[in-house]
Amino acid sequence: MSTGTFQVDFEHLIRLLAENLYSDPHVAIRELIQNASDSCVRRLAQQGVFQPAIHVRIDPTKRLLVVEDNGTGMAREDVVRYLATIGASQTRQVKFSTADQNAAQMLIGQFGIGFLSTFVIGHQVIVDTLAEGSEQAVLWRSQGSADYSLELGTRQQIGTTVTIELEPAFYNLLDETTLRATIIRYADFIQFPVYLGDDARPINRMHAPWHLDASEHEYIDYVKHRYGVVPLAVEPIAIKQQQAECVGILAIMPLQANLAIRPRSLDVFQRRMYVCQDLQLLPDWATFICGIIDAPLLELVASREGFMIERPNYRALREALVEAVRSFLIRLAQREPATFVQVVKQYNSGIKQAAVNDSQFFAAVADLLSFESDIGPITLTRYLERIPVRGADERTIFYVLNDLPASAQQRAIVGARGVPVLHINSIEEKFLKKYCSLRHGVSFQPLTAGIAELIEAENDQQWRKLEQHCEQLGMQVYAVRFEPSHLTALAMRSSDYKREQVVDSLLKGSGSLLSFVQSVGRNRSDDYVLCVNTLNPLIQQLRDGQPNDPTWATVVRALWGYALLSSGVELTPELGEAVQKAQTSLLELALAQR
Ligand SMILES: Nc1ncnc2c1ncn2[C@@H]1O[C@H](COP(=O)(O)OP(=O)(O)OP(=O)(O)O)[C@@H](O)[C@H]1O
Repeated sequence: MSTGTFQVDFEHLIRLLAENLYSDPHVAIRELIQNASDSCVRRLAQQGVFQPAIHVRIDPTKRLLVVEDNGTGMAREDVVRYLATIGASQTRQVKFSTADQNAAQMLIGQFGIGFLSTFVIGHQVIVDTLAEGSEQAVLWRSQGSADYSLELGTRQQIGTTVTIELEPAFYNLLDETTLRATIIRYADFIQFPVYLGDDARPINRMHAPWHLDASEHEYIDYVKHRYGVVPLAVEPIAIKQQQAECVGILAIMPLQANLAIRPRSLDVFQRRMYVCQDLQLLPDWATFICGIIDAPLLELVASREGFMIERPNYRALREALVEAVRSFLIRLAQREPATFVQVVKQYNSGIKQAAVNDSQFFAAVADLLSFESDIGPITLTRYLERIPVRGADERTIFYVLNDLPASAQQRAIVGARGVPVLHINSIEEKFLKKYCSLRHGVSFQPLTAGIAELIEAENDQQWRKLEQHCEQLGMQVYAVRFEPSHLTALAMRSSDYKREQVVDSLLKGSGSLLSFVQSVGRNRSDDYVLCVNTLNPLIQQLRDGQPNDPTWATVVRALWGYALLSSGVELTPELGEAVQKAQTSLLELALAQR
């Protein structure tokens, strides 16, 4: 037997790690500021009071990027043991061994690999560092190969200076605007001042609004500062449960801004350092909400560009956020109804979808949301107050879906009863379904089907004769009664029309039946029946007329054609021809009588 040792192509491995671990090369800036911040936290913990500061400088002529801190610095053995050992992290050690809970919570580093990212952007990295108690600074130099050099450093003050000789591909970091934006993106909330170049003022805010116990107004200001748009509403959140913890802010942005800010996006920080934009923590239905949070318990992937989403902490936070979003919306609806109405105006479907998905939210807002209708926007409560109650305390909400054409006659019939028709989309139809399932005696019907509830079968026997005469002409005609009386007739698909059912439904006052006119206006069919309105004087004349008179047959046929056309039925060629014949005969008749 023989044993062996892995051989490592170190340089290749480093490049591989550096280039494949990080999707965004700019994270090197984040890692350097994070290391600087961690070393300041450690120094604060060790030494108590001092003025931590982080400086970022560029030297465009020499193509250098420099990050400097006045934290702990590193002694020679620290450089070897931690900086130059991939996977070793003094920060991690301190985090888990210190009695200073404050410091432990502020330390960010843990994996011991972040420094590798400097080799994504630079071909040579130089670290000049002086530790407390060391007499001489140490200078470490590496080109990302297996070898590095150590020599005497030049630093006089405690702390560390990291200098990166940039690769040409990253010369854009020498542009101050890009660099500034990158630093602010990641390190805006880092609690120590970060200075760019010779600026006297730090470029980071150092604190998020939630660190400052900010007022609602200040939260709004912050969101405006971050996204450049004033939010419609904001809600500070603070979740502290066993597995789920976060502080931050939820916001509803105006619709036009929501196009730029991705729906359901959460900018997630951890220990004040920006990690990523998460699109899964907020509930699926909260498409009109975004937010910014700091979530200390989420487990990071090694590149720090995202979280382990299968871990219990992630799931727990997601659940806690459902509750937070729900409370936000309920509070908004209750305390700021005017703002809520604004939000609903802009995110009508989103809010209704949210209500369909979340029963508690639904219960809180169901009576506040309005729907488009013939008479303008109306809430369901107002709608129900307006419409007639049928037997057994039952009421029906009529609607047309996606403005599918309901016939003029159908609209006139509901209009005559003073029943408005809602114009809804498919999400609103689901909302209505939920609404009706929770309210006793309330049902909903598409107008085409529900119209049957407003038609009464005519039981007077004298009308049966008219029906029989029409049958002899090859037409199925039923005598029914409906308002408005000026409407002469209504076409219905014969397979849908069942006299017993009409009668039945009227007797019981039930809304259960009757999909019978459902397809009028949508389907092709040459098999329609004519429902003539017995309240109409012309129809009454017809009843009393002479069926053997050719004029009588012509008028009935024309009536039938008129009813079909105004029902919106798509005519088959045969039907079209028949309708045209009927109209022509009527015209001939009219002209002949002049
Ligand atoms: N500016 C600095 N001042 C003092 N020590 C530093 C500095 N930069 C790096 N170090 C030391 O080098 C170690 C390794 O740094 P590196 O950035 O690779 O990992 P980390 O910050 O510990 O963890 P992570 O990979 O999670 O960022 C640190 O733990 C720290 O001990």
